[in-house]
Amino acid sequence: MTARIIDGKAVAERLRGALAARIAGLSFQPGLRVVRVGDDPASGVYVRNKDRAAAAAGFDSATLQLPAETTEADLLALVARLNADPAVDGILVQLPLPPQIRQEAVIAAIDPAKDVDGFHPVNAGLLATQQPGLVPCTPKGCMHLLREAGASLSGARAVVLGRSQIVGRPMAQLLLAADCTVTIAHSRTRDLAAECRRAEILVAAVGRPEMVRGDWIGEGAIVIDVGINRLPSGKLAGDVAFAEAAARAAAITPVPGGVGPMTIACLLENTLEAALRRRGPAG
Ligand SMILES: NC(=O)C1=CN([C@@H]2O[C@H](COP(=O)(O)OP(=O)(O)OC[C@H]3O[C@@H](n4cnc5c(N)ncnc54)[C@H](OP(=O)(O)O)[C@@H]3O)[C@@H](O)[C@H]2O)C=CC1
Ligand SMILES: Nc1nc(=O)c2c([nH]1)NC[C@@H]1CN(c3ccc(C(=O)N[C@@H](CCC(=O)O)C(=O)O)cc3)C=[N+]21
Repeated sequence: MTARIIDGKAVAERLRGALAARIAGLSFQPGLRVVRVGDDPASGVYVRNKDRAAAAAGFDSATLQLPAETTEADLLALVARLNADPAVDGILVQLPLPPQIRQEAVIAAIDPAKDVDGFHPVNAGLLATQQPGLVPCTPKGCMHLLREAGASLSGARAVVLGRSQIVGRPMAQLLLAADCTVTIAHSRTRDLAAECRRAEILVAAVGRPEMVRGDWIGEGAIVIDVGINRLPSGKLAGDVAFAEAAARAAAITPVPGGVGPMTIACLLENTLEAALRRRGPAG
């Protein structure tokens, strides 16, 4: 089999276009603030792409850049100001944070109604209990792509490789909510290759370039590659060995151009959703 390539860039463009059309009909601009502490290079591309996409879709968006030596107290004070600012609908604090700042303390300080990353324990709890809340952008984008690929999810065997708070766990929750039979694999899993091979839907989010080899892929599986790994050459690689996997899968996402652009589109989707929930449809 030669896999169909799932074009995340195109799907994200369509989603952003639909958001722009909805925003054009509003009496206000949904406000998004991204807070960046220091200049972790991995965050650079993301922040730049997001700024461009947000402005083009009609959001009132800004990135607040703080120095690397910012204290936790100063960052918490900024979050409190953004929580209180009625023009701000969405707050995203770019991760990772420098070591002097506790990530959990900052996430917990964000108003759950403005937590467009969906990382606050309230939103994680709402997702786990199947109640409406803000859903983490990357897993949400993966679900869009699975639907786009025509995956039939109900009853399907899904394997999520990785159990992080921001990708693996919420991904597993969304697949479960869509009636998949979900396995969560991680660094302590015995015989990862065998677990993956059973998957009809495989989502890889480990952060190890091309760890998933072609013979880990079941014939006809749908493969979503979340990994974004910078190689020494400067090129980006996913967590899946793309060419090998494409020889066996029915459909697969590329890196770049797969999940990454969807994360940004879903961040904008969450910001619009948060704005409408806070302000009501008329604004
Ligand atoms: N496309 C996008 O928009 C985004 C992409 N990413 C990318 O996705 C990838 C994962 O990110 P994230 O979830 O934050 O990463 P984390 O490092 O937080 O989590 C990685 C997970 O993979 C597991 N893991 C690590 N090594 C192995 C191994 N050798 N075998 C099996 N499991 C392993 C870990 O297991 P354990 O829990 O046992 O340690 C952990 O659960 C990265 O490449 C990141 O850059 C991340 C966010 C957004
Ligand atoms: N609070 C927080 N929320 C996040 O969602 C978050 C974060 N912190 N920290 C960093 C990671 C990483 N991440 C990316 C999203 C999109 C691309 C992306 O658009 N990638 C493009 C282009 C990549 C390139 O050209 O370098 C692609 O894959 O095609 C990349 C990386 C969000 N993250």
